[in-house]
Amino acid sequence: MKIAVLPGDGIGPEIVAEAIKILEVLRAEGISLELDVAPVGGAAVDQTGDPLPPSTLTLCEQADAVLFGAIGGPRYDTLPREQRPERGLLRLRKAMDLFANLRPAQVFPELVAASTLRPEVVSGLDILIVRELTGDIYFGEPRGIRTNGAGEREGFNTMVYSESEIRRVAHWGFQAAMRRQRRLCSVDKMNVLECTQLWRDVVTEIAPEYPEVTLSHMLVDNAAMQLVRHPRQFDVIVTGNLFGDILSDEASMLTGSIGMLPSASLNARGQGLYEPIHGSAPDIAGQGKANPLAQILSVAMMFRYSLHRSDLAERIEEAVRSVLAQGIRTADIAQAGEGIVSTGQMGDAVATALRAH
Ligand SMILES: NC(=O)c1ccc[n+]([C@@H]2O[C@H](COP(=O)([O-])OP(=O)(O)OC[C@H]3O[C@@H](n4cnc5c(N)ncnc54)[C@H](O)[C@@H]3O)[C@@H](O)[C@H]2O)c1
Ligand SMILES: CC(C)[C@H](C(=O)O)[C@@H](O)C(=O)O
Ligand SMILES: [Mg+2]
Repeated sequence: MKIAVLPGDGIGPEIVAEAIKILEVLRAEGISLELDVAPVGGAAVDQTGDPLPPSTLTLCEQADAVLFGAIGGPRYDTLPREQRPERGLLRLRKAMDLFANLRPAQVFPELVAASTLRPEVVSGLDILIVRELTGDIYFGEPRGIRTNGAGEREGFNTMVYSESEIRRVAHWGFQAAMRRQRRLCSVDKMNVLECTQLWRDVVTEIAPEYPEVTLSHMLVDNAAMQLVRHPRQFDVIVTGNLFGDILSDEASMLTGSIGMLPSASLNARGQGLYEPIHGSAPDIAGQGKANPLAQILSVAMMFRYSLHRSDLAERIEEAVRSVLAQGIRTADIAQAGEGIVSTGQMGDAVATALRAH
């Protein structure tokens, strides 16, 4: 199994190092894993001037899966847009056609107390956000900053979805719901935006193909509110790129920390890119404070979706569970009075638990 490893910037390399400890445990058991590390984001800009060098893209295209850390940082925010770290990630998602982004928000029982919501609201929570990842206002043209007729600058972007783009990710949402509680909530803003009126129309059109799934629709502002009011009403949420980006950060806090949420970004060929949903966290980079569990849980998703080893995915998730049950906490998930471990200690603890299971 060939894995392209792209650590990136900020806490990216720190948490990827912990994910590699997990892969090393499995390698020691005889599982054949080839890891090829390549630069992306700001690290690649520093080396080559390009946030996604051609050699990195080729490596990813030829791999069975991509393990991605995080990219970005204030140092790069004033560069021309094409040279910014974020463009490297967006170009990689687009080039590999990774349109289906799965972001599961599950609350580990041991972390119910770490949630910002009351235990009775989040206990047992298990939501899957299916975020469209290669369309929407992220990629729509025209875009830019121009001078308007009044001689002042105006910024503009284009929210655009073709029906085929909506259809393929909606199928993903319905099929995921079939494997779960069979409830799909499609989130849009059809009361204002034509683009998302089409979204609602297309999702509604394909619903008859899934008679066992209960489909509902919700406007995104209400969805943001409902996620903190009564999150367990949701099973699978399917939504566009921008709304999915925002709602998944919100949903992460229900689980205790953004440092807990992994993701899988999949194309129709079964290739996948696996990354935490959070960013490079410049405020804590280099301090050993980052929670590596989102990255480690992304490794579990990689075994489930691209490497066809659900057994290994479950073992990794079980190892995380057992570490949390032992009370081992990084700062972001610790309660007052609980001891705090470093990024490296958390990774070591999961590796030890994995060896034992
Ligand atoms: N996929 C990605 O690589 C990705 C995702 C989001 C943001 N970004 C980039 O990251 C940079 C910083 O963005 P931001 O600050 O808005 O978002 P962020 O997700 O990096 O950080 C937000 C907050 O969450 C905390 N946090 C994030 N991950 C954590 C972890 N694993 N453990 C503990 N705490 C964690 C950070 O310390 C920070 O306080 C920007 O350049 C942005 O473009 C990259
Ligand atoms: C860094 C940025 C381009 C990215 C996004 O908006 O998709 C990030 O926020 C994410 O959630 O993966
Ligand atoms: Mg985001």
